[in-house]
Amino acid sequence: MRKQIAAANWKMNLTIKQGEALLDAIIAQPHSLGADQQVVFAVPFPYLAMAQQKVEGKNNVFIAAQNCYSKKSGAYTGETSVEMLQSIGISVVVLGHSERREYFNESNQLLADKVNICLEYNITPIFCCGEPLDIREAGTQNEFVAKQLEESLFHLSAEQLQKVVIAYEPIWAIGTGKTATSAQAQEMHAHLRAVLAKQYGEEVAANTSILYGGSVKAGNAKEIFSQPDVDGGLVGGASLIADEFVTIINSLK
Ligand SMILES: O=C(CO)COP(=O)(O)O
Repeated sequence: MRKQIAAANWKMNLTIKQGEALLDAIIAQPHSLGADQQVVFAVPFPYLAMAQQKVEGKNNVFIAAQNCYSKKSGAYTGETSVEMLQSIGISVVVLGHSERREYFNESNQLLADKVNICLEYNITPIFCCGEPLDIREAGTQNEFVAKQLEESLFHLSAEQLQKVVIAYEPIWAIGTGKTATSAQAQEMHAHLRAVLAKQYGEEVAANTSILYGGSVKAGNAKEIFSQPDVDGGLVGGASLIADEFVTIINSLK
């Protein structure tokens, strides 16, 4: 069975004190995570070690980096390798967030390289995809998002692909308060699963977790997560508020 995942993306927010307090408040809540449910916190780099220590020994709770570099090591000032992440116990990395694609020019090819190095080090990539507003308005979002998957993931073997989590985040819904309707989310998720099935077969497609991201909050999480092809969410703003994110975790199916 594919995993149902509530993933927090703190982006570039919070001081370490605020981050610690937020994690403490969320972890203190009694969650009864099922074997197929996971919680992920993608925190800023300087907080990874602190966060990792806090969740040590907690079942199905993981700390993620928000990015990594595509090279193993070397003279790449300011970058972070997957080996470094692995060496502090990190096993999940968010890749290809639309903010990184837009502000840091991350291309599908660069992301293919980043996916490769993550898998080489047994790190789970949460691979983000999603269309901007003009593509949605032109009605070509299905082709646009399929291409992101094809160019960054479809060189992988079926065995490798099964280690990747996909997050569909329509750019027009990120931080705008404008959520895709649950029907829009389901439609795209079903499309992505069909694209995966065509390339890798039904079983691989059925086993791949596809998260929805874009203005998920306590008030809409249950409705969105209840869609058959939506396997949880990647949450920005609402993940910075303990009560909101706890409700989102409890909305996993
Ligand atoms: O980009 C997102 C998560 O990665 C979504 O952000 P918001 O939940 O703030 O819309």
